[in-house]
Amino acid sequence: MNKSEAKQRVEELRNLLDEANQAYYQDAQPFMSDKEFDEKLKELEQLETEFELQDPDSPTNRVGGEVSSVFETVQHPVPLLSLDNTYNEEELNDFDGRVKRILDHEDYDYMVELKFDGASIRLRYENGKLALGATRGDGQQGDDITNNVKTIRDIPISLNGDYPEVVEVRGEAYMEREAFARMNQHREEQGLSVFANPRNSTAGSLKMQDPKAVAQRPIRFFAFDLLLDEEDDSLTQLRKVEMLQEFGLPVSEHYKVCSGIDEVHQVIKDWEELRHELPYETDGVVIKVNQSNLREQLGSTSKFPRWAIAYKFEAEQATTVINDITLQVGRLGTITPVAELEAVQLAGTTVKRASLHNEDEIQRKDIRIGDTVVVEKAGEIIPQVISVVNPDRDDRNEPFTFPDKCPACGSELIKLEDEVAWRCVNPTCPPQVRIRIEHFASRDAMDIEGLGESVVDQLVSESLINTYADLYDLEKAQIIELERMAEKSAQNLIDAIEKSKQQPFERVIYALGIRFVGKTVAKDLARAFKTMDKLQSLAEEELEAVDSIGPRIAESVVEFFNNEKNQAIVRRLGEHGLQFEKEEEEQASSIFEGKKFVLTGSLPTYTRKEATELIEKHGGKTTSSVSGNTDFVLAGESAGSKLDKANELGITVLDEAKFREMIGE
Ligand SMILES: NC(=O)c1ccc[n+]([C@@H]2O[C@H](COP(=O)([O-])OP(=O)(O)OC[C@H]3O[C@@H](n4cnc5c(N)ncnc54)[C@H](O)[C@@H]3O)[C@@H](O)[C@H]2O)c1
Ligand SMILES: [Zn+2]
Repeated sequence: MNKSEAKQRVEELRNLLDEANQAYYQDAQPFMSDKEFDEKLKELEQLETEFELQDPDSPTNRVGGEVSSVFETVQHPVPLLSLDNTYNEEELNDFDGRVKRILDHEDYDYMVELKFDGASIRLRYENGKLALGATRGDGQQGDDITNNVKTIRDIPISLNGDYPEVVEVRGEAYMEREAFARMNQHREEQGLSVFANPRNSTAGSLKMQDPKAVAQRPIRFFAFDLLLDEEDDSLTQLRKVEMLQEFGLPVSEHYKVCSGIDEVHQVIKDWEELRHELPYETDGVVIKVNQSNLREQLGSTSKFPRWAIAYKFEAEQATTVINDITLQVGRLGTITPVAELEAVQLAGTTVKRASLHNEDEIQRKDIRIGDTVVVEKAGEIIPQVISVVNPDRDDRNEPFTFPDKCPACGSELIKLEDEVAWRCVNPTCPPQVRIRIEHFASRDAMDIEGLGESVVDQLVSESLINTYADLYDLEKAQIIELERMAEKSAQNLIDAIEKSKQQPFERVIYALGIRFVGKTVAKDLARAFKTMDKLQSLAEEELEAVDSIGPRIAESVVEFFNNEKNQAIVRRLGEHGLQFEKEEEEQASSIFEGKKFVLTGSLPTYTRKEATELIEKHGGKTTSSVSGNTDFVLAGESAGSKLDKANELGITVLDEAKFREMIGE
C-alpha cells in the first residue's frame, strides 16, 4: 500500500467508524458487531501510525459519545476515558510486556474486575452528599443527569464512614437481564418500541427528561473507581474498592488481585463460562495495574489509560434459517411477529423461535422468510435476530409484508398513534378472549383455582364461554363434558367460581384487564372512587386527580368503560354479585386523620409497604416528596435528602420506635 492508497483507506475507515459511533451511542441501533468495530479501529490505528496520518479528530483519538443539548453540560476535571481492548491472549501478553518494559521491572500486580456492560457514570460527593451525577459524554464533558441519578436506588444520597470532603466515583449503570426482559415484555404488550439490549436501555433511560420515568426503569449501579483530591501514592485499586464499600457504594464482589499475567489468563478462562450465571451482562474483564503510583508512570493516551486493558468476550451468536414468520396475538390485541427458526444451539439452549418485535424491526433489518440470519442471545432471555447473512443474494424471497388482518379472527388490524405495534381490536378475537379469561382467573386477580390454560382453551373453543362474565353462568353438567374432568373436579371448579364472587373490589378492577391498570393502579382506583358505578362514570380529568394516575391510564380507563360491549359485561358481573364496592377499611384509629407522611431510609422492622398500610389504617396518607404540607417524616437508616429537607423545613421527624408508640403497636 502506498501513501495515497493509505490515505484513502484512512478516510474511508474514519467515515465508517464515525457513522458506527453515531449509530451505537446516539441512535442505539448499531449496524456492526463490536468485534468488527474494534478490528476496523485497530486497522485505522495501524495505518495512521505507519503512514503518519494522525489527526486529533480521528475516532482513534476520541471517546465515542457526545453531550446532548437537553441537559446542562458539565466539564470533567479528570477525563473519563475509554479502555483499550483485545479479544485474544497474545495481545494481552503484549500489553503485559509493555507494562513491564515501561515500569522497568518494578514490582506490580493486576486487579482483574468484570467489565459490566452498561453506561458509564461519574458521581461527585461533597461533604458526603451526592452533588453531581454525569454521563461520560465525549470524555471531556458530559450531561448533568443528577436528578435522574438520584432515582437509582443503588446510589446513596449520603456517604457512610470516614470520607474526605470531595469524593469522585466512577462506575457503571446497568440493568439485570431479567428485569430488562420483563420491562421489554411489558413494553411490547403495550405496543411500545423495545430496547435491543440492557446497555442501550440503560443509556437511553438515563437520558430521559422526567426523573419520575427514570425511577420506573430497573437501573442498577456498580462503582469501580475512586478519585480523591489528594491521592496517596501507596493507594491500590484493591484499597479503592474497599474504600468505595466503606463509603456505602455498591461494588461487585467479583474482583481478584493477580500477581502475574498467567494468573490473569486463568481468571479470564473461568469467567468465559461463569459469566452466563451472573444476573447481568458483562462483555469482558478489565485488567488494571493495581498500584496507583505506577499508573502515573504508565500514563494515558487521549483515548485510554496505558495501565489498563479490557479483555472482551465475543457475544454468543449462531446462524440459522428462518422457516417462517408467524404472528402472535397478545391479551391486549398486540400482534407480535415471531421468527420460526431451524433449531440451533445457542449459549447452551436449543433455539427455535425469536421475537421480531414489530413491523418496523422487520423492515429495518429487512428480514425475509427463507433468509439465513445471525441470532444472538445477549441480554435477552428470548433470542434476537441480529442481521441477515448475505442480504445481496438474488434468490431471496420477497420482502415480508405485514398482514392487515388478524391471523386469528380476520379483523382489520389498526395501529394507534405513537405506537409501533399493530393491534386487533375485535373483543371476541379467540386468543385474546382466552388470554383475558386467564388473566381474570389468575392468582392476583379473581384467583379461580382449577381454571388453567387448558380448561379455558376448551371452554372457549367449545363456545361455552365468550367473555369472563360467562364463567358465572357455567353449569356443572357442561364442565363434566370437558377432557380430564370428572364429577369432583367439575364441582370444585364451580365452587371456585362461586367463591371468587367474594374477591374484593380492587381485584375485580384488576381482573377486568384494562390496559395499563395493574394491581397498584387498581387498588388506587378502588380507594379513590369506592364503587363501580362511580368508576364507570368518570372523565379523564377526574381520574388524573389521583396521585398515581397519569393521562395514559386515565384515557385507557375511560375508553374501556365507554365501550358498549364492556359495559354489558360489567353489568352482568354486577348481576352475578361480584364486589362492586370497596369495603370499609378497618380504621384502627384516626390519630393521623388528614396528616401527610413522607417515608425515607430503611426502617429497622417495617417494610415501606407495611409502614404505609399502618399510616393509612390510622387515617393518614403518604406522599413521595417533602414539602411545606408534610406533617411527619418517618425516617430510617441511611435516610437521604428528604431528611435534610425535613430538618430544613422544621417538620417533625419520627423514627420507628416513636411511630410505634404513637400508634400503640
Ligand atoms: N458495534 C458498533 O458499531 C460500535 C460502535 C461504537 C462502539 N462500539 C463498542 O464500544 C466500544 C467502545 O465503547 P467505550 O468507549 O464505552 O469502551 P468500552 O465500553 O469498551 O470500555 C470502557 C468502559 O468500560 C466500562 N467499564 C465497565 N466495567 C468496568 C470496570 N470494572 N472498570 C473500568 N471500566 C469499566 C466503563 O464505563 C468504561 O467507560 C468499542 O470498543 C466497541 O466494542 C461498537
Ligand atoms: Zn383478532
